[in-house]
Amino acid sequence: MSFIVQPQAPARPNRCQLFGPGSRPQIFEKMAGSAADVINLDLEDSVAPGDKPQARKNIIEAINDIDWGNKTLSVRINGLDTPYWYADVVEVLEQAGDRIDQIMIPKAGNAKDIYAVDALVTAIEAAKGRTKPVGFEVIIETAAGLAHVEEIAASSPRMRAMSLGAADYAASMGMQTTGIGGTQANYYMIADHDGDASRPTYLVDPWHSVTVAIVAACRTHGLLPVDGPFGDFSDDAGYTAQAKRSATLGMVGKWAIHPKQVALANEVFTPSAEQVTEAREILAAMEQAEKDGAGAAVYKGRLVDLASIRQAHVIVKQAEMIG
Ligand SMILES: CCC(=O)SCCNC(=O)CCNC(=O)[C@H](O)C(C)(C)COP(=O)(O)OP(=O)(O)OC[C@H]1O[C@@H](n2cnc3c(N)ncnc32)[C@H](O)[C@@H]1OP(=O)(O)O
Ligand SMILES: O=CC(=O)O
Ligand SMILES: [Mg+2]
Repeated sequence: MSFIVQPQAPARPNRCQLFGPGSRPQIFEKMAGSAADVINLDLEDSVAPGDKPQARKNIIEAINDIDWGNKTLSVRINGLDTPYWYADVVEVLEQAGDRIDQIMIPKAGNAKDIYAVDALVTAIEAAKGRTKPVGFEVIIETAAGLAHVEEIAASSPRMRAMSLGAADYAASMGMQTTGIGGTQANYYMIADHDGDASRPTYLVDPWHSVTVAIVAACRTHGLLPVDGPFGDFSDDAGYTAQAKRSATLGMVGKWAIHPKQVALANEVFTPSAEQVTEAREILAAMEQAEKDGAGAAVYKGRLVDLASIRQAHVIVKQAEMIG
C-alpha cells in the first residue's frame, strides 16, 4: 500500500440507478416504489428541449412531495455546453427541499466543469441556508472525460460516484455502433489461420478499458464506480452479462433505463450466499493461519494469504452494507 491510504467510497447501496424522464411525472411514484437504490430524475437527454422548463417543475414537485424512502435521490442536469444547465441547478436547489441528495453532471470533460457547478451550488446553498450539502455524481461519456478521468474524480469534496455513459461515449469516440452498451458484433478476435476453414471467432468487450479507467479513478479518490445504461431492455441475458463483467472489474452497480432491469442489477451486484460463505471461510482460514504463525494457508486446494483477507473483506463488507 502506498503511504497514502486508499479512501473508502460512500458506504451506501448503489446496485441499481433507475432513470426516468423529468417530463414523465406519471412514472415518478413507480420509480419511488421500485427496488432501485438510487433514483435519477432526468433533465438531460430523455427530455426534449421544449419540455425542459416543465420537467424542472415536475422534478421539484416530486422531490418535495413524493416519499422516496431511503433511496439516494439524484437529478441529472444538462451538460455545460447547453443553455439549460444553470437554470437546472438554480431552480432545483432554490425550490426543492433537502430530500435531494445529489446532482448528476453529464459529459464531464475536466475538473473545471465540476468546479463551475460546485461554485454555483455553493453560492445557492449559502444564499438559501441549505444545511445538507448536495453531492455530485458525474458521467464519463466523452473522449475528454476519459482523458481527464482522474482529475475529475479528484475535483471536489462533493464527488460521490462516477458512471460510464456508453451511448455518448461511443458517439464521442467515433465508435462505429448505434448500440447502447453490451456486445458489439464487429468487435471480435479470430483464431490464427492453421488450415482450418471454420476459424472460431471470440467476442471481446469494447467497454473494458474505459471501465477499468473509471474504477481506478474512483478507487483512488473514494468514489463509487457505476456502469451506465444498457439500451436493449428486451435482452435480459445481455444486460446480466454486461453487469457481471462490470461487477468483476470492481463496479458497484448499473443503471436501469426500464423497471425490468432493476431486479437484474440487484441480483448481480448483491454478493451471492455462496460468495459470502466462501469469503467468511477464507477469513476463518486466515485467522487460523495467524494463530499457527503462518501468513499463508491452503483453502480448498488453493493458496490464500494476507491479500485474500482484503479480497474477502470486499465481499463481506458489501453484503453487510446491503443487509
Ligand atoms: C441512453 C442514454 C441515457 O441517457 S439513458 C438515461 C435517460 N433515459 C431515460 O431516463 C429513459 C427511461 N426509460 C423510459 O423512459 C421508459 O422506460 C421507456 C424506455 C421509454 C419505455 O417506456 P414504456 O414504453 O412506458 O415501457 P413499458 O410500457 O414497458 O412500461 C411498463 C411499465 O413500467 C412503467 N415504466 C416505464 N418506464 C419506467 C421507469 N423508467 N421507471 C418506472 N416505471 C417505468 C410504465 O409506466 C408501465 O407501468 P404500468 O405497467 O402501465 O403501470
Ligand atoms: O448518458 C448516458 C449515455 O450512455 O450516454
Ligand atoms: Mg449520455
